[in-house]
Amino acid sequence: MKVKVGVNGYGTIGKRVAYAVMRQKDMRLMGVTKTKPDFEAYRAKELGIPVYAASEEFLPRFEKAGFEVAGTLGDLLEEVDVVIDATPGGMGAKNRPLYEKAGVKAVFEGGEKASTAEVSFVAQANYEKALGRDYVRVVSCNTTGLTRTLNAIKDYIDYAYAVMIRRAADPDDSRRGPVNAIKPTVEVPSHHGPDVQTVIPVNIETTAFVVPTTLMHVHSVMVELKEPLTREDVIDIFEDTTRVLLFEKERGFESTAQLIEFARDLHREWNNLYEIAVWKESISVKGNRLFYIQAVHQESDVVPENVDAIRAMFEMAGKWESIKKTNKSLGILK
Ligand SMILES: NC(=O)C1=CN([C@@H]2O[C@H](COP(=O)(O)OP(=O)(O)OC[C@H]3O[C@@H](n4cnc5c(N)ncnc54)[C@H](O)[C@@H]3O)[C@@H](O)[C@H]2O)C=CC1
Ligand SMILES: O=C(OP(=O)(O)O)[C@H](O)COP(=O)(O)O
Repeated sequence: MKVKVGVNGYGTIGKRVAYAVMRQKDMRLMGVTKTKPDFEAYRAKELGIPVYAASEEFLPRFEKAGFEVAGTLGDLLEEVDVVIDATPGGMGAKNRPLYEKAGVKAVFEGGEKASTAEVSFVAQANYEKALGRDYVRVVSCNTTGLTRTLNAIKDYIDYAYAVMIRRAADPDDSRRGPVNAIKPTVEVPSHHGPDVQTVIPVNIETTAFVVPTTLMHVHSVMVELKEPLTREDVIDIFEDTTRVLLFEKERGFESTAQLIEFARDLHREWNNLYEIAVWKESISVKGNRLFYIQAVHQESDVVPENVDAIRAMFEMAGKWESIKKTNKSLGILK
């Protein structure tokens, strides 16, 4: 049986998840929604993806452009078992009643509040919690990145502190620029720490700053350890952790620029770097304090989580079976 999937909101995250769904043998992409007939709508059509208007109010835009849609969101919901809601943050909560009415399961994204879904999800941390659920939220890109590495060492954590250096906008986003400032999130903690706690029970505080870059986010993490760990232990643990890769400055990975170039060299679609990139040299232990620095490719790290969330919701595979399938299909290195 193939699970029938629709994507509502075909933007940065939606189009990458649609691509990932098309690569799964146990899933079928039934269509995506668009609000207007822009180049992304035409490209989707070229790829053979049925394009639906996000609601009836948008139909005149398509009619005016002579772009034939397959119907509206309501029609797409009749075709699918599950919808990926990758609409702008906050809209998913408003859409949930539509999905309930249609009897369709839904995966929400990190721009939604935890209360929008039954479970907040990072596959390697809490896959089992999503088994059989109807509404699951894949947490934000930063929260996913923090959760992946902290979950690997969670038994050793007394308290974690992380400073999030957030990219100002995605590369295709000209609405938020030009930017030339550092913008702190003055509410402390930033949403990331409490959000990590919706997935794993760790003590954590976070602060966050937006900086003028589009490539990636960077996190500086400090952990007070309750059990001793050496630097070598941490390296071994991260080397054994799926969707986390170690990169060395010594090999030329001096900044996020080279990490993105690495993804380009792999010929990854949209230079996606699904894995969290930890700088090996940054891992250090001083007494009971562990430090490390990692980078998060905001446009893609949550993509495999969406695929695994679907498998969990339909109980199609156990945790490691799903993670392995997803990793293989997307060329995730480990
Ligand atoms: N871009 C990022 O770095 C990440 C974003 N997220 C989350 O993913 C979600 C989507 O974010 P992005 O993909 O970045 O946004 P985006 O702005 O790139 O894409 C959203 C898409 O939804 C469409 N849309 C607008 N109104 C709509 C409506 N009424 N019905 C259907 N579609 C509509 C937009 O035209 C656009 O194509 C948000 O919850 C965000 O917080 C999560 C991880 C990373
Ligand atoms: O949604 C996201 O970015 P955006 O809301 O700045 O477009 C990314 O997931 C980063 O969000 P976060 O910094 O809230 O984890």
